[in-house]
Amino acid sequence: MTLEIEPADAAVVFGDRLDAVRAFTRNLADRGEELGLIGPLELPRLWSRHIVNSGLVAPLLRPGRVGDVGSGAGLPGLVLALARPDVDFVLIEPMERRVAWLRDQVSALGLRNVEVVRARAEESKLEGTLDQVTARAVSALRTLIPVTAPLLRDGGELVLMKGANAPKEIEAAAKQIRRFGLSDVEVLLLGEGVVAEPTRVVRARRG
Ligand SMILES: C[S@@+](CC[C@H](N)C(=O)[O-])C[C@H]1O[C@@H](n2cnc3c(N)ncnc32)[C@H](O)[C@@H]1O
Repeated sequence: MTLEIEPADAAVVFGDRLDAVRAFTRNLADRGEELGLIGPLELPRLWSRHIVNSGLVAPLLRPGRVGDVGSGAGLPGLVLALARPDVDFVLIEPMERRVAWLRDQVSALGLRNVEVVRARAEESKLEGTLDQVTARAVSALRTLIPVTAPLLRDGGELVLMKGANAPKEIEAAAKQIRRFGLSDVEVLLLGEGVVAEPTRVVRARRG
């Protein structure tokens, strides 16, 4: 399998950060499969499905401290940290092998705005400290909210990447939305008409 040719929309999404994102994409393409970070079928769609798709969230972030829960190979956390050097990121990931990869990339890419915390979010001691929390492909909203919302300071925001099922997930999570005091819950479609794989995010405010 060969790496997908970089799509033209990558330049639209990443602007002057594209070179840095290219370096990470190349590293992930070179070592991701051997390290068990990406499956064998992902290389031909690495840019569209994973890298550009993750980058679509960048404009929603504000300067402050953003946590990415379950970063895995660095999606979306490392991509966003490359795209937004003005934002501080905490990547929260429990798996040793993935944490080693994330730390290695932070060092290899010279990222100064990223801390990697090896923990499950619930045990990360970050409760009430973060301005925004992202997550992608971690779990359904009704189980993701109890894991992510407690990390937010009052007034902080969840920005959770989801598929077409997002409205149904919100319905199924009504109890958790109330219990964790979330308001202004909305689904945003990002990148439609601009990129090959747009993404939906569920955005909600704590308090
Ligand atoms: C399917 S992977 C997705 C990784 C990446 N976000 C992506 O989009 O490719 C889910 C990741 O979430 C992590 N994870 C699962 N439960 C977690 C929790 N409670 N706190 C932090 N990370 C968690 C797993 O270790 C795994 O790396």
